[in-house]
Amino acid sequence: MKKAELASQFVSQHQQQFQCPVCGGEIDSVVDQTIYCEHEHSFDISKKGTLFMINAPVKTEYTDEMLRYRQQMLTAGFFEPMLKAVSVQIKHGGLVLDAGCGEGTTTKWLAQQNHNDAYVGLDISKPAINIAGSGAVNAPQPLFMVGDLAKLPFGDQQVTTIVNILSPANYQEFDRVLQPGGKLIKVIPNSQYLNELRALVYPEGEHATYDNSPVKDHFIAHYGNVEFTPAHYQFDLTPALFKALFEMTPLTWRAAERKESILKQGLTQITADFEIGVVTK
Ligand SMILES: C[S@@+](CC[C@H](N)C(=O)[O-])C[C@H]1O[C@@H](n2cnc3c(N)ncnc32)[C@H](O)[C@@H]1O
Ligand SMILES: [Zn+2]
Repeated sequence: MKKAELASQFVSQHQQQFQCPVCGGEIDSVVDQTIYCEHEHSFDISKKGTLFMINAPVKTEYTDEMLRYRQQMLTAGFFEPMLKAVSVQIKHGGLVLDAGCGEGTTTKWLAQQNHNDAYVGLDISKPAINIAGSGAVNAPQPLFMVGDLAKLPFGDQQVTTIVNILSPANYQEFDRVLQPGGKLIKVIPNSQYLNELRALVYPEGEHATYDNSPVKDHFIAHYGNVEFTPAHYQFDLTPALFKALFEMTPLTWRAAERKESILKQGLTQITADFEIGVVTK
């Protein structure tokens, strides 16, 4: 089956769980590759099987080029140990939303581990969702959509698990769409995340570590009881992967004029350091 047909089938099967991002109305029908809400707002499924479920496009700091380098780094397995720890937390048998999925490697990886769940990857960046929808389809195909996590195209209490990896969150909206007993799994970078790269970019030592406390404090302030698990490991780099790492993050922008010498210097390993916070609604 073609990607667009798979996506159309996905929406039909989960029609009751979606809602119109324009008016909040129910999804009324899926005809061929177009979705209609009860108030006649319509959304076309692209050839890649992606959806545009947002009022107006939003430009983000991630360029197409950065997203492709990020995809290279992630498909090489940079996030895999962290994703394994996320995967074991997923509540099965329902809809899993990867909120702020970027170029989609995380959503695809999680879907591969859990064939009985339905995966939706949502990101506000159109170039990111374009990349997510490209390439070979490995069943089960996640549904990728351009959308705003502050106005999710899901009805109340329709999502079983929300995964939120290194992305902004909207806890009111997450609470609205999560089923009772549903889970929110939020991955926050910890202080040593990319520290070898930080040391190269900030040779004076400023910002050599990352302070995650504002994000973590906001998370805890909303939910109170959050269970955190650390994921800390080293990932081996080839010169090509080091270049991908350098190019995928806005962190290195301030060292743009030293780029060539930093690339020459290189790194053979990079630290991944995350905290995985889990909340059950
Ligand atoms: C650091 S990236 C992480 C992407 C992916 N989860 C990963 O780990 O590779 C943050 C992502 O959040 C997305 N984002 C920012 N604001 C958003 C919003 N309001 N709704 C949906 N996505 C958003 C950005 O477009 C970007 O892709
Ligand atoms: Zn509508």
